[in-house]
Amino acid sequence: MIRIEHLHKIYQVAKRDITALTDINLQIEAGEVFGIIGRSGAGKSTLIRTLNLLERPTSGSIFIEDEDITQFDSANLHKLRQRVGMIFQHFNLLSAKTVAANIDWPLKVTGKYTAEQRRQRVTELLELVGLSEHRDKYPAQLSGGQKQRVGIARALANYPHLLLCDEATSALDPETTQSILRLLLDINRKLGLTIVLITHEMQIIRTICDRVAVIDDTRIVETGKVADVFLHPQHPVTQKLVAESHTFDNDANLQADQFKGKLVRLTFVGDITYQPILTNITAATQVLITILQGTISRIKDTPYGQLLVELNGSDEDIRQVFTHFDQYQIHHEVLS
Ligand SMILES: Nc1ncnc2c1ncn2[C@@H]1O[C@H](COP(=O)(O)OP(=O)(O)OP(=O)(O)O)[C@@H](O)[C@H]1O
Repeated sequence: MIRIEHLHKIYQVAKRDITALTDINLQIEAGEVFGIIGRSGAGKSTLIRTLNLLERPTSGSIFIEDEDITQFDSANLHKLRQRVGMIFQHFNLLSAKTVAANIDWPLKVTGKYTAEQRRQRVTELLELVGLSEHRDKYPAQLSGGQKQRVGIARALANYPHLLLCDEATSALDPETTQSILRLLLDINRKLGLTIVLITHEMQIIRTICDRVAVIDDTRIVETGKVADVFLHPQHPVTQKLVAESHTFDNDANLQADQFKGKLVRLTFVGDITYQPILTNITAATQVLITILQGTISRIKDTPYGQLLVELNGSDEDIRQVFTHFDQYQIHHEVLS
């Protein structure tokens, strides 16, 4: 769907060069929800804005459905903007227009539809985003979540193949964020729409993305399936972003010398999460397993668990426990 090759972006401000993107290479598949995460100033906004040429790259190529958009003239650019919808952190709605008129606007601009066709499409979109009762209100009369729903409906008006989300939930409270993320996921599944989003929060990546790229200091430092990146982060920046997103205190708060046994971090993914594996292993080996910290949650639809446990038993029995972990495909890391 999207192939980004050797993309660079340098801004020039008062004859000074500011590098925003360095040699970005990414491939995003049709129908996936792809997240780009990084700290402030890493280059996220610049990167997502190059995908519809709101920002022109300095060099490199961006292929969308096999066409290099960086070579587009203004007629092609106009068509590109219809194929690629975008939603924004601060919604960017037209305050003097009603909800229906905001959604109608991109349809009107194409000049392709009759008034009746546009009216029907707006009704359909209002239904999709759950705002049918609010069609005649003005943006100022809506909550933040409702405003973003209008933004989503407007972005979908021209049947885009790709939806870009620029920190789309960072102005919203946690509950509204969840409802907008559910809506995006629903749209991704119902319409088969490819979604690319940028965020600084790992929670958002974990909730809706299939794959993720981590950007730091203008470069992509890690890319992979969300479960792999989240559960086994490789780059120090990724490790920090993941650690910050955990709801429990960090392992550092536990002193290894407080415990007589072996401290082991367990990571498991899939159906095994809800099975009594530790009970079975204790029964089979006589090793006492104490849970010291842990999370059982989901990465998108996949259950996973991360536990910090203490193992008490003979060396031979503990070796057997590790064999069981291997058999159950439980990743284990001995901390002491
Ligand atoms: N229009 C611009 N002119 C000059 N420099 C810019 C411009 N936009 C961004 N930059 C610079 O490019 C770099 C990357 O900025 P960018 O906004 O892409 O990062 P970001 O990861 O989206 O940050 P944030 O999360 O704070 O929005 C920063 O050094 C920023 O100061």
